[in-house]
Amino acid sequence: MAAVGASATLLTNTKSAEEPVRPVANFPPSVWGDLFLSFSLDNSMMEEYAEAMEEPKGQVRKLILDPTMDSNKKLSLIYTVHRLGLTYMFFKEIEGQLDRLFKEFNLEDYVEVDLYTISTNFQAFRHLGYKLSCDVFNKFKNYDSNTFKESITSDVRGMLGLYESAQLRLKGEKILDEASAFTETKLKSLVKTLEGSLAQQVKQSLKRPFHQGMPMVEARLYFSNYQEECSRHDSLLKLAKLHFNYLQLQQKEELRIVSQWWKDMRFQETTPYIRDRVPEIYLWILGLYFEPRYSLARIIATKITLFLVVLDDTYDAYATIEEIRLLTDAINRWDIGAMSQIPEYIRPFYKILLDEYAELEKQLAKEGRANSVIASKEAFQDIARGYLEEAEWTNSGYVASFPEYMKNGLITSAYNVISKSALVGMGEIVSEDALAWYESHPQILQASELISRLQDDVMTYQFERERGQSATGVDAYIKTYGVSEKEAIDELKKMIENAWKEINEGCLKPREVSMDLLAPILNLARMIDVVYRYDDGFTFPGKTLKEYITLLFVGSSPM
Ligand SMILES: CC(C)=CCC/C(C)=C/CC/C(C)=C/COP(=O)(O)OP(=O)(O)O
Ligand SMILES: [Mg+2]
Ligand SMILES: [Mg+2]
Ligand SMILES: [Mg+2]
Repeated sequence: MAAVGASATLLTNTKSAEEPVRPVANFPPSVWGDLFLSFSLDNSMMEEYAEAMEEPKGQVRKLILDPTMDSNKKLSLIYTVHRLGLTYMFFKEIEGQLDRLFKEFNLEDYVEVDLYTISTNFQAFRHLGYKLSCDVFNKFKNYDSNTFKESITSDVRGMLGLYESAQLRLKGEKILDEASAFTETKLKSLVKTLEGSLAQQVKQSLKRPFHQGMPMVEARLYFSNYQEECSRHDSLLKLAKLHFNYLQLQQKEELRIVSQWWKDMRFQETTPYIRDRVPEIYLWILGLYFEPRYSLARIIATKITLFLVVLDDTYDAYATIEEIRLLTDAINRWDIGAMSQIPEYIRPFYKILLDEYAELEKQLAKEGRANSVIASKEAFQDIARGYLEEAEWTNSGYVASFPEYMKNGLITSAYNVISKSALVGMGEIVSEDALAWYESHPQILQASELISRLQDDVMTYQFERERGQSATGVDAYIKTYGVSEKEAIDELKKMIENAWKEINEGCLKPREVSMDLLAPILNLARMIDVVYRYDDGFTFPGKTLKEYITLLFVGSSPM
C-alpha cells in the first residue's frame, strides 16, 4: 500500500511542483482598452497652432517686460502666466523681472496691500525660487493673542491665497503652518455658501492645492476657474488657448506611441497578472514635465516606468520566492545568457528589457550621453534587489525595523530609477555634472522618495497586509516604536509634511542645479499627491486618474 501511498504522494507532489500557489491579486482591468491607439496626428494642425502662438507670445513678452507696469500688477501677471503653465516660454524675461522686484522689495510697501495681492506676490516669488519672507503675513495676526485676525475670514479670495501660499512653507515658518490649518478649516466651513467661480476655486484648492497638483492639469483647471484673471490680457488668453491645443495634439500622439508599443510587446498576454495601466503611467510621466521639448524624454521614461509596473507586480502578485531570486540575479547579471535560468513566463519581459536598454544606450552614445542610460539601468538593478529584500522579508514573515525598512524603502519608492530615467531623453541639459548631482542622492530626491514610499504605504498597507506582505512602513513603524496603527500613520504623515518642506527649500535659489533638473523631482512628489491623497489611485484608477486622463486626452481643449 505504501507504494500506492508513495506514488499517490509522489503524484500530489509532482502536481504541486508544477503549479505553485501564487499570490495573484486580480487587479481591476484597464479603464481605457485600445481607446488611445486610434488617434492620428495632423502635423499641419500642430504647425498651425505653433505659428499662431508667435504673435500673442510676443505680446505677452512685451507685457512682462513693460517698465511702466506697477509692481503688484507685474507680479500678478507673472503669477497668472505661471498658473497657466507658460513660465517656460518666458523664463529669462520673468527671472529678470523677479530679480529686480525681489531686490526692490520692502516690507513697508506692503502695509496697505490686501491679503490676496500679498498672497499672489508671495506665490509668484516662491514658485520661481525667490525666498520672499513670510513676515509679509505678520500684519494679519493679532499681536497679543498671536492668532489670525477674524476680519480676514470675510476676505475669501485672500484666505484662498493664504492657503495656497502656505503650501510653499519651509521648516521654521510657523506662521505658515498655522495659516495652512487656519485657512483650510475656515474655507471648508464656508465653501457651501459660495457661488460661481469663487466656489469652484475654493473647491478645487481644498481638493488639492495648486502646489501639490499636476502642472498640466492645474493649468487647465486655472484656465477654467479663473476666467477673470486669464482674460485680463487678451494676448495671454489667446496664447493659453493655442498652447493647450498644441500640447493636447502632441500628448495624444505620445500616448498613442507608448500604447502601441505596449500592445506590440504583448505584456498583457505574457504577464497577464499585472496592472494594465498605460495611460495612467503616461499621465504620471507627463506630470514630470509637459514642455514640448521633452516629448522623447516622456516616451522613454514612460516605457521604463511601465517595466517597473511589470517588475513590481511580478514580485508582489505572482512570482514564488525562488523565481524572484532567479529573476533578481538575472537582472543583476543583465545578460541574455541568463534567460535560461528564469521562469518561462518572465523571459519575454527580460528580453524586451535588455533590448530596450541596449537600443537606448546605442542612441544616447551618439550624443555622448550613454551615461544617463547606464545610471538608469543601475538604478533598475538596485530596485530589483530592493524588491527582493521585501520578498525575503515577506517569505520569512520578518517585520523589519522602521530604519531598516526605510533604507530599503527609499529604493523601492522607485523615484530614484524614475527620476534618472526621466533624464535620458532631456538632451544636453543633462551634463556630466547634472548626472553626478543625481547620483549623489541629493536631499530633495530623498524627500521625494520618502513621500512616494510612505504615502503609498499609508494608502495600500491594508491591501498589502491582507495579501501577506510583511514589509510596509506602517507595520515597521508600529513594531519599532510600539505605537497604535493610528499613531503610526500620523507620524508617517508628519514625515511626509516635513519632506515637502525640504522639497520647497531645495527649489529656492541659490539652487544646486537648474530648475529644469529639479522640476521632475518636485513633480514626482506632486504626482504622489495626485495618485494617493485619497486612495490607492493607481491600483483603482477610476477616480482622479480617470478624471485627469479624460480632461487631457478625451475632452477637447479650450478653443
Ligand atoms: C511606490 C510607488 C508609489 C511608486 C510610484 C512610482 C511607480 C509608478 C512605480 C512603478 C511600480 C508601482 C506602480 C508601484 C506602486 O504600486 P504599489 O503600491 O504596488 O507599490 P509597492 O509594491 O512598492 O507598494
Ligand atoms: Mg506592489
Ligand atoms: Mg512592491
Ligand atoms: Mg504599496
